[in-house]
Amino acid sequence: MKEILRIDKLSFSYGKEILFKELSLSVQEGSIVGLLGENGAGKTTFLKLITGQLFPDKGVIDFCGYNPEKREPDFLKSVFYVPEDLQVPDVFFKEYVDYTVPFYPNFDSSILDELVKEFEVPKDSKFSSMSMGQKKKAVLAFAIASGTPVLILDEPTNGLDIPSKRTFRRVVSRFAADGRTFIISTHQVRDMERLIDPVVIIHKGVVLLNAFMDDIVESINIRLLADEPSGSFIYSEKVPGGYAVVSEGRCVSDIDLELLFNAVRGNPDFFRANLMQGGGVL
Ligand SMILES: Nc1ncnc2c1ncn2[C@@H]1O[C@H](COP(=O)(O)OP(=O)(O)OP(=O)(O)O)[C@@H](O)[C@H]1O
Repeated sequence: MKEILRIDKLSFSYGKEILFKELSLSVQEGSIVGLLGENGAGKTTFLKLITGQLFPDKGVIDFCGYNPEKREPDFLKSVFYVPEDLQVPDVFFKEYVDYTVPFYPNFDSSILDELVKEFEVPKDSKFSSMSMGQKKKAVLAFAIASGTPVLILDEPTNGLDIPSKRTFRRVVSRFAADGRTFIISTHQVRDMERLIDPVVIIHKGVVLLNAFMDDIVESINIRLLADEPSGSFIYSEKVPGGYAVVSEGRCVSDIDLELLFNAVRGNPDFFRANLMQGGGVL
């Protein structure tokens, strides 16, 4: 697999607030990266840095072979960014498509028609008469139809109803299988289960985890115990009915992303020592 994004020792501050300290990360083409982190961990800032909307203080970002800071036209044609706080002009969806298409040489109108149907976008409406969820689905459909090799989605499932979340998962899996790369920042981990791979967790300015699901499944076991665990384990937390316990081993069930996140936060040393290499952290 080809590396599509390489970040080497990225540092960034907002004034005196240091957000990233020599953060390094590598992403392979065709991945659906799930970027997780607490409120204020810097996920949106990270997405703005890799799309060239903010500039690093130090370090190197190589994205699709470009330095995002330079905002070269060929780079801008390669990456579609859908921000959490969507700002769309008050025009009909069709007008938005007509204005925006010229920036994307690989735009495919048949994919847009298909996704507009799948997401049930009211395509003959003005954005101002769409709900937040409908606007989001309209822009997501356009983003995928744009044909950019990379899609950056900040909290894409916020505001989507339950059937649309399912459609979102199906659509993202399908286009990632065709080699598109998705970088998705989210708190909605339930929406992302069995979709994101690798899982990247940022915390206090560094990457705590960058690991593929296969490697996670091979490294940790998750059990529910009635009583508080004793002996050796990586992490445990009280849950209804007992304790969820993460220990070394092989997982036979699906990975609970919320529990994984808590376990990584609770015992970062284990994950750093055992799982970072699988995700290709530099
Ligand atoms: N333009 C800005 N100027 C100064 N500080 C900022 C600016 N934007 C964000 N910050 C600060 O940087 C930190 C990271 O913000 P960011 O929005 O990147 O985090 P996040 O992980 O996306 O958070 P959330 O999960 O709440 O959306 C926060 O402490 C925030 O207050």
